[in-house]
Amino acid sequence: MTSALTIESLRKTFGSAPDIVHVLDNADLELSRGQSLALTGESGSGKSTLLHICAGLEPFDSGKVMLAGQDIAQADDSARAALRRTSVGLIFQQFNLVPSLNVAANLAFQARLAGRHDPGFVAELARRLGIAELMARYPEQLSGGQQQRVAIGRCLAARPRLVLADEPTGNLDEATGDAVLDLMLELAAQAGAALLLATHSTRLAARCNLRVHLRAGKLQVSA
Ligand SMILES: Nc1ncnc2c1ncn2[C@@H]1O[C@H](COP(=O)(O)OP(=O)(O)OP(=O)(O)O)[C@@H](O)[C@H]1O
Repeated sequence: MTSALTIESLRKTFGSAPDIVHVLDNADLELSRGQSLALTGESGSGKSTLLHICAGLEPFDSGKVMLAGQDIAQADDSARAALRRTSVGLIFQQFNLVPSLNVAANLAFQARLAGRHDPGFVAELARRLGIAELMARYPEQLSGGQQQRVAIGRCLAARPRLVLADEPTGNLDEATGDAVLDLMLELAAQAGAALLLATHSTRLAARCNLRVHLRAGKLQVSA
């Protein structure tokens, strides 16, 4: 299987002695295209930090991170930006919708940047996410859960090879969250994309192909 993400001996610390925090300590991970992986760990264990590193948004101390076959430490700022634009989809806890654009334009935003905008696909995504009626609204006119679904739609519309999602259904009720995760898993599988999902929910984690737990800086495969 083709690797979507490879992490080798990754180390990341915050602060300096004597208050140094070892967030990642020789962490290893391999995620292939078409696989979904749930990342669990206590609050403050480093899940968001790991996702930010994988997205090329956060520097790390040592080790190797390969994204879509490219070593992100070797990539300059513009190469990292190009990777984020075309190969990686981010769904973060802050939804980062563009406030001056309506839902339709927000949904198309990432796909246009990636050169993969398909209005029919966006309409289908909006329907499946239950936001088709909201296309003319602006982000400030949406609830938290509606904003979250727009952020998910915006990411999936661009058909990235790797989706990095931080608690992507955290603002949704259980039934909506399950439906949205099913959609993410289905689309990722169809597109041969990989999905890395940080979550506190063992129920959501159980729906992924693989599970790893982050504890004391190490990634441990769990059942
Ligand atoms: N910029 C920073 N400077 C110093 N420490 C930081 C910084 N960012 C994160 N940390 C620390 O790194 C650790 C990991 O934080 P991170 O946000 O990655 O955890 P998390 O597992 O995503 O937590 P949660 O589940 O609560 O979202 C925490 O102890 C946090 O306080």
